Amino acid sequence: MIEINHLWGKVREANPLVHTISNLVSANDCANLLLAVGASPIMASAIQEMEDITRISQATVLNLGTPNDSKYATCTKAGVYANKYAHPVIVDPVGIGASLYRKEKVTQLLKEVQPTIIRANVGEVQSLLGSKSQARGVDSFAQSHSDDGQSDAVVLAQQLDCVVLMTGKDDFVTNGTHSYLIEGGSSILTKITGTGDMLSVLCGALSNVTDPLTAALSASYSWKVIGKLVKESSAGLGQAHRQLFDYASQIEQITKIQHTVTIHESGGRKHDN
Ligand SMILES: Nc1ncnc2c1ncn2[C@@H]1O[C@H](COP(=O)(O)OP(=O)(O)OP(=O)(O)O)[C@@H](O)[C@H]1O
Ligand SMILES: Cc1ncsc1CCO
Repeated sequence: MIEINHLWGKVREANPLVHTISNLVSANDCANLLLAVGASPIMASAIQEMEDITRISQATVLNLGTPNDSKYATCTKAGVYANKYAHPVIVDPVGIGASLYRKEKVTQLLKEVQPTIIRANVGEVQSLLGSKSQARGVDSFAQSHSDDGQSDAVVLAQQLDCVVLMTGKDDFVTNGTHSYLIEGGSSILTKITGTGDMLSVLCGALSNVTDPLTAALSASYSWKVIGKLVKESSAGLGQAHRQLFDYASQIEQITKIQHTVTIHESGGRKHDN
């Protein structure tokens, strides 16, 4: 059993600087979430400073939402330096299936940058793989079957030699060999924009204190637990949005307690955390 609360304790102790190239929609939420869990955010965007910023950071999150040529160039440079300095790179290919432009640019970026973790919804995983595209803008599709896209995620992890965290009603985490299903949480997270982006920065914070598979699994579990707690205690979406940060600031205590969110080894037995 992974002691997820201990990992969050390590994050607070290490206070990693997480360089996040975010998007125009969720930048502020991503920065505040990193602070809430005890990491430090830096959101740089000028290509000229990518080497310096990457050198002083402990993890890099490349969120490819609200893209343009300059952003892709900046993300590629940050990713290349993160690989050079051997620190984790989280790639969030926001809405990759929404346009041919994104598809070509993200494909090119992934030829130059070795990702550590790809965090994407089902449609984005399938677009990355070039299989049946289910993208509709930047958001998750409602999943009719909980195993949707799982084999695609496994192939993607094998092809890119990284961990894939595929989100939706159930999350699926795989390194191409070992796979896990994380069940539970609340669909309220789909009513607040950028909750996938926020999960990606949690992966960045955790990947500094543990291996990529454990980081993705722990981030997925923790965010689903927070989604569930927020659903149970908020009166509406405004309050729910704020409560994401309130619960995140107590993440060690929250993940110490047993919740209805479960982790199953794919094809294996159920773990209660
Ligand atoms: N139907 C659902 N029920 C419960 N949780 C869900 C559901 N759909 C998504 N989630 C959760 O919402 C969070 C964000 O995942 P989602 O797949 O919506 O990301 P996304 O589409 O990239 O989001 P965004 O573009 O808003 O950042 C994850 O923690 C995921 O587990
Ligand atoms: C709504 C939206 N549009 C571009 S990025 C974003 C936030 C979810 O990634």
